[in-house]
Amino acid sequence: TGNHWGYGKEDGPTAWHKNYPVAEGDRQSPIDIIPNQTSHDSSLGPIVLNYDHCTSINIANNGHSVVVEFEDSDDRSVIRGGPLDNPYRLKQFHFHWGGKGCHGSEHTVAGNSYASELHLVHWNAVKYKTFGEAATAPDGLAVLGIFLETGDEHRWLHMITDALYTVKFKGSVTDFKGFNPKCLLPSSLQYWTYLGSLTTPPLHESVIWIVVKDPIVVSEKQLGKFRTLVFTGEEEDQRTRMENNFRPPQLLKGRKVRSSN
Ligand SMILES: COc1ccc([C@H]2OC(=S)NC2=O)c(OC)c1
Ligand SMILES: [Zn+2]
Repeated sequence: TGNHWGYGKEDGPTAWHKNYPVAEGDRQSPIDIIPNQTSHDSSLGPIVLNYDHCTSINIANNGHSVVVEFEDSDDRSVIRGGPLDNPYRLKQFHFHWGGKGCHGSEHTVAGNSYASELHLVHWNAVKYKTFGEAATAPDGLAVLGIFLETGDEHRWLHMITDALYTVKFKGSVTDFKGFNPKCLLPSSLQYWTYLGSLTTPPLHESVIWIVVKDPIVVSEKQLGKFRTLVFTGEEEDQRTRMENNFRPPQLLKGRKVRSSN
């Protein structure tokens, strides 16, 4: 189809600008975060997550990643504080990861990438009526980015990885109730924040990024289960392993990255 995009040689990040010229815009994501070039801002308060009444609905393979969707018809699960002027509603979370033995985070830290990156996507329901409207507004979205590194097994990630076999193919969706993503966060929520964009087409420049400094630790075995997913649909004869679904760092173009204390 016309706007088909992916992570391959022909349809990958270097080609996205052809159908999505904003790919070469002034506030694109991800970026390389250089800690000693960030500005510490003591006015940046802590991030507050109210996820206690969050309602996960399903887990799906959208042909680009594995996504867990949440009920977002009210403020039952929100993020607030930090750089945010309003509470932002949790809409979904998903991951980006590399191939076996390769790293696949989107943001990098002083040129170093992590094995994977979790994105918790929230939208400003105070100012905008729908996620779609918020996704095109400069202060419409807030994405919490969490790095994953490999080491010991993560005690709760099995709840996600045990469900991955049910969403192997693009377009598959299965019920996924009662999951609270708070269990996927590191103990410290110290963060960097900057103004950026969605990291896949349509690449809207609508994201207030909050990138948590400390990674969580997951096992290579757990990460390997993400690579059992495929980009392609069950009906297609091709089975293209879902891996390296990350966009590389983009130019900072004069933006400031602030650091919480
Ligand atoms: C809920 O809708 C979404 C969520 C995330 C993205 C991408 O942007 C970032 S951040 N990660 C991505 O994969 C998106 O792109 C169209 C749409
Ligand atoms: Zn993402």
